[in-house]
Amino acid sequence: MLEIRDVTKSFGDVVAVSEVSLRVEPGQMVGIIGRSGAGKSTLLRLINRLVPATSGDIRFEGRNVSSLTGQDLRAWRARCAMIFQQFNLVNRLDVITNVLIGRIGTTGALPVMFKHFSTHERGLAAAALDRLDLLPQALQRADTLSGGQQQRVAIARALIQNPKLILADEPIASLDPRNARLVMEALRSINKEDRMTVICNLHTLDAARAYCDRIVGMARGRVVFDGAPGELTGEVIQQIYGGADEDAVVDESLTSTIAPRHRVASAGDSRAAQAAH
Ligand SMILES: Nc1ncnc2c1ncn2[C@@H]1O[C@H](COP(=O)(O)OP(=O)(O)OP(=O)(O)O)[C@@H](O)[C@H]1O
Repeated sequence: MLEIRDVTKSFGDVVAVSEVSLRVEPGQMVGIIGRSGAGKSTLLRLINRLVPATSGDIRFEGRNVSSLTGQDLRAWRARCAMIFQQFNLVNRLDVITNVLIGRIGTTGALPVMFKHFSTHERGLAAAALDRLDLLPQALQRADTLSGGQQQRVAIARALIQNPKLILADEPIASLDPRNARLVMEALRSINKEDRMTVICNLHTLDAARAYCDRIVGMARGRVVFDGAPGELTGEVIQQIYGGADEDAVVDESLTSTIAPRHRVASAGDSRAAQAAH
């Protein structure tokens, strides 16, 4: 179990995350929603220790990860794999080498730099790609893939880290509806089949509702909602997205740019997102 206890993170005068406490049971799929600046990314970065907490602590399976250093910290980061909005692949490398980069936390940087991977590791990478329907693209350069395919490569890279949890920071924000659906379905099936804990920042209510068992709403660094998708009433949504601006009117259409299960998706790939990348 992941336990976040009274965690605060300040950047100078800005309190990005304020006294947040959450318990996440193994195998949950949690969607974190909130306005821009609500503290969602900072919360994920606190969990895998990309940033240190100002106060409070984070425990995983009873162990305080807030105080880890050196090899223990590197091992923890490998156990909680991050997926980012912009995929973070090495464009000039082929797809399978990008996936094998996920081994860096286990093998260290040298084998990765010199592409010295064992047959076993190549097998793991191929299996991860196959699972994400990307085996035929294994030898293509990463930058020849669509945005959605690149994000699935990033998920394959996360899988071969052998993680205990996956932290996904706006994984579908750059994708068109079809690719967004494929990426969320991939995360959901890993969550269900492997009982992998997935914590996912999402900018659309529909995606959070469609794919997550539990939704955490953040506003101004604090958790203002924590419950099942069905409990997200209009009032709660206003509380999450209304924010500091008293006049803010929450137009759900603005926060629901995809409707994964109900809308006929366009077939185009996310070239625009790739170009921006
Ligand atoms: N490294 C940093 N230095 C200074 N301030 C930061 C830093 N990281 C985040 N912040 C601030 O902390 C607050 C929360 O930011 P955060 O990125 O966590 O929000 P968010 O909910 O993920 O927003 P978005 O959806 O736009 O990514 C913001 O006010 C942001 O400007």
